[in-house]
Amino acid sequence: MAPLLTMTGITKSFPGVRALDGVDLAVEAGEVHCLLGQNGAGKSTLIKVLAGAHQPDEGRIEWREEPVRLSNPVAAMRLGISTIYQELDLVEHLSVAENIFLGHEIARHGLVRPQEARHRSTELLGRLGHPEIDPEVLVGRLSAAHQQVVSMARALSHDVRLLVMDEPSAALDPDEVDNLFRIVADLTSREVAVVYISHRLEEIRRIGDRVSVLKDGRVAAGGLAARTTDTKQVVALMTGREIERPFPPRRHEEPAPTTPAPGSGPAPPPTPVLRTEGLARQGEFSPLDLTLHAGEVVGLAGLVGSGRSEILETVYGARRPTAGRVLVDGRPLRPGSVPAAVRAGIGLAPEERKAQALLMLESVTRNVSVSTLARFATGGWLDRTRERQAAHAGTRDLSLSPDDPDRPVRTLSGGNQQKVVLARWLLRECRVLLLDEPTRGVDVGARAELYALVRRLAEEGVAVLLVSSEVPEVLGLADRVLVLREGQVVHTAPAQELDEHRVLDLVMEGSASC
Ligand SMILES: Nc1ncnc2c1ncn2[C@@H]1O[C@H](COP(=O)(O)OP(=O)(O)OP(=O)(O)O)[C@@H](O)[C@H]1O
Repeated sequence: MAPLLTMTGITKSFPGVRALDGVDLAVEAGEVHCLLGQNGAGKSTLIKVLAGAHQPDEGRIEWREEPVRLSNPVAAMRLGISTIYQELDLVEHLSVAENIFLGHEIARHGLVRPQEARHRSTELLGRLGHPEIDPEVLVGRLSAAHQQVVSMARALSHDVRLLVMDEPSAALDPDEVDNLFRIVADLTSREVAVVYISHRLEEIRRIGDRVSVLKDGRVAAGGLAARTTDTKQVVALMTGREIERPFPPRRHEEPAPTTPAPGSGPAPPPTPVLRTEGLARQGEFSPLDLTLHAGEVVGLAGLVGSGRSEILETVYGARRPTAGRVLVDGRPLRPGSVPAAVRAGIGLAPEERKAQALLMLESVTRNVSVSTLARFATGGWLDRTRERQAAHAGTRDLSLSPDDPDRPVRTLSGGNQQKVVLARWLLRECRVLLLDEPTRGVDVGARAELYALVRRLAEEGVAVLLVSSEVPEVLGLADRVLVLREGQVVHTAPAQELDEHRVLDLVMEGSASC
């Protein structure tokens, strides 16, 4: 079959980086073509060329075997190419319907017809399995998952022939991922082609037809059959090395007991580094008694909205509890005070890294060192060499690419930005580290490095509280798992006593009826 799209010899450079170096890609109608590669490999740049958002320096693009120039997003849209980006480009203060038809408003005789736009939006949202989303509500009031549905509705509001999705499943719960895959299957059955980017390799086999692997701006392998390609082989193509086991072994299952002094009877249990007593926020999570010992990794598993991120933010002081308290080393913290939490040695790597954590115009070094600057000051002067060396050591551990501490963070790929946030908290040498979705957008090689680092920190005595939507990650990394449903802990067990199915059953129980 003749390809729908052929890209040949696509090259694109930014100052100091050749993001694409002679990329060839062919996509057929009705297929799901997965695009894999490490952070910074060039995936987003390639799809921006395809969307008309970047102009290639060299190369040729054919659409149904005819040469085309995608000189702007409208040109791409006219051919039927729609893109859903990693960072959704919705306008929060406009309604759902306004967002869906933004830029191609439904008009007759020059008059915009909002009623028809609302009607068509309802139809599209229904087709996407979400008839409950109100076309008149402001987009800023929707959950991340619903915002993504709106993005998808916008993409489908055109006559789409090729849909590009950049990590669409990253913020979704398992049942929403199933819905996403159902939509993809429906599109491909109507001969729409889908280019699908994901760092979750198990997804590729579920929905992919073919896989192309990018490495350092080049195609390391093109058009492999998705269902028969071995994951190990793909990882080796992406990273240039084999990753035998992603999760490092646990050193211990229980916190180390203290040695009793001779004749003193049984030892008192070690004081937990972190304790919450009846900690609660009305409408978000019910009273929580949690203990976290030095060297322990505790995972919180639950759906979006189960209260998992709110718990981390309340422990960190960014939200004020409506009841209960947080104690570090047995001493209560001032409620709702981030400075108090930070002074006590608590650090939070938040989920929304762009909005909450990054100084986009500043360098990698400053972003990493920002919360530890005092450490690099001597006599009122900032020792920039020491600051730079410390930041560089942290980011090198996570294989930042490009490995350049002076680069502005805004020029890094999404996954590399995430590594910068993590490096910041690792540099702070926290006693309690709160990690919210630490591997979102992070590639498979860097994930393994991050897991090893978390385990190493735990062995050095750091207590880690981890939130992740990826159940295998919680089970692989945590010693103990708390399963949350609707703001309540419904189950607690050592990670080794649980498996993925059991956790999914526990988090989803009853949610089907909602
Ligand atoms: N506007 C820009 N200015 C400078 N460099 C850029 C710009 N956009 C991308 N780059 C660089 O181009 C390279 C490819 O980045 P790209 O975003 O395409 O990677 P990616 O494969 O999508 O990564 P990720 O999985 O992290 O999203 C990276 O080295 C990145 O730092």
